[in-house]
Amino acid sequence: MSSFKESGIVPNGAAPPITESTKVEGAPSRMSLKLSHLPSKKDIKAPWPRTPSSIDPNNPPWPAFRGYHTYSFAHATMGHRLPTILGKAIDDVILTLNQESEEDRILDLIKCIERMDTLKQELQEHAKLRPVVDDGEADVALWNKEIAKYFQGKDFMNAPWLFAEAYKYRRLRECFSVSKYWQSYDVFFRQKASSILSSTHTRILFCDTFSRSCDAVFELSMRFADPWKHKEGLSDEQKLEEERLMFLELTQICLWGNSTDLSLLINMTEEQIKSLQSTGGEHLSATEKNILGNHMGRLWEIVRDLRGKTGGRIDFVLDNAGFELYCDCVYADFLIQSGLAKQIRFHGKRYPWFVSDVTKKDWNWLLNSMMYGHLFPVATEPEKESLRRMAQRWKQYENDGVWVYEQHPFWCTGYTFWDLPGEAPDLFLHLSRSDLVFFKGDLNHRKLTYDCAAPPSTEFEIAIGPMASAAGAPKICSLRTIKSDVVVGLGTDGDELSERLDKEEEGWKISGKYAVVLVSEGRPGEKVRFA
Ligand SMILES: O=P(O)(O)OC[C@@]1(O)O[C@H](CO)[C@@H](O)[C@@H]1O
Repeated sequence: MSSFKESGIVPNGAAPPITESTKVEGAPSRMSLKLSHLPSKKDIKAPWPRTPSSIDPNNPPWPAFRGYHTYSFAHATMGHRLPTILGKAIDDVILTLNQESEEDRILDLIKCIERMDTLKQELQEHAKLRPVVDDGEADVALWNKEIAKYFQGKDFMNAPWLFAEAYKYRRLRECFSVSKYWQSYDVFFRQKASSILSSTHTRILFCDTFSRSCDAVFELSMRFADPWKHKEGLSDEQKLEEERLMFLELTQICLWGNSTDLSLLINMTEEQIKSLQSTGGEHLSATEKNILGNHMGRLWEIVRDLRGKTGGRIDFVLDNAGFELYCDCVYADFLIQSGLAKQIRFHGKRYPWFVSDVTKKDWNWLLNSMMYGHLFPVATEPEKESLRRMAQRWKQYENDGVWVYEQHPFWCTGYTFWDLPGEAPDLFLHLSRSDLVFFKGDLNHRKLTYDCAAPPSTEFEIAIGPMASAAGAPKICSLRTIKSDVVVGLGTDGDELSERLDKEEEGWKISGKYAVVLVSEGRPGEKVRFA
């Protein structure tokens, strides 16, 4: 293992101090590191993983990903994707501005745009992270405490990627939350939900994943509009097998529903999206080989046993609106109809987050446009009817409290879930009462695993720390298509597999082609205690 001095890095990927001997005439003052300068995966021994007492948001258990790691996805996101996303968000607001007629509202919205411009500039100039303005949101204290304790003097590029990226979305929120008329404005709503009925021009500008997913949407609605029931004449054993197969198929549908994500879709053709979203059985068995860490067998055993045991409450910590949310609901619908679960609690975001994350407005939009909308003018009447019937049933679940939508402020903070028991004890206690918590998508997976360079062979239960080891930790399943650097849970040969993919398939960690379905048994039933 090369020493830190030789490799030019210091622990945890922090920029090395510039000494007299390393100073070069005319060299830029900002030091940038290449990923290849990080220790090789094999060398991640001491001092990693850090001892629990030395872990904090600026010092994850394994080396953090930071924006200044040139050629990393963190760098591409902080340096290129986020400014592009902000630029598109500004275009969206300008479109709204041009449709506004009231002077007060126009002036107020212009101020929002000015704040967005400032944020974009700060991002591009790698400005220091300032405290969040007190805009009345429930999370202000959580944000400012974290900034004061761990990120004083840090900027967009040298703070850990996860925190810096989340901070950008919080600052974007602030651009509107301090306004008079535009507090609930969602700059991403058009992207998430704009109707296929909008003009072609608008549709090209603001691709709408739900309407573009037309084929897959109807394939599912035509199959699942009728309440699910067993075929006639099956023995108990055959019934259980039928249920198991359906469960596994829908688990994969729910999983791969995550492979389309607006922030990555910018340049995809409709054909490419369709192939990602295909729900055909044949396609699913082919894609199972792309699930690199696969605990689906364990997952089925957990769910199978719920019915007899506790009455079955399952939680979904949601990821993306539109097509992914629709797949989540189809899955949740089956869990209720089959009697495997009695209640599903969905956890969404309080405000627009990472472009496509589900807010309450997106949730309502999905159910209401399935019920009353005209999203698919070319669809047949039976197809439209199948959507309406599903929406009707889902709304009934909501009315009856069988489905519950929640939005705790903690989900929109920069903390990882290692800090969930400490920073949101009420939420931890609440989750501890669930029989199984699904975490959907890449961002939730990053937060579960502290978004750091743990070796791919690291066991999931080790990688998620207190969410597995704390007393009362619920059973957890991460359904995630791999779209960023952190990869764990690949088994004992995981490091070799990852190295081979690094050589053979550049970009395999961000393509969404591969996935993991990882389960943690937790410590359910134990009394939750807070220090
Ligand atoms: O959470 P999701 O929707 O599955 O993915 C979110 C994502 O596209 O955006 C983040 C980077 O901006 C990454 O976590 C990931 O690549």
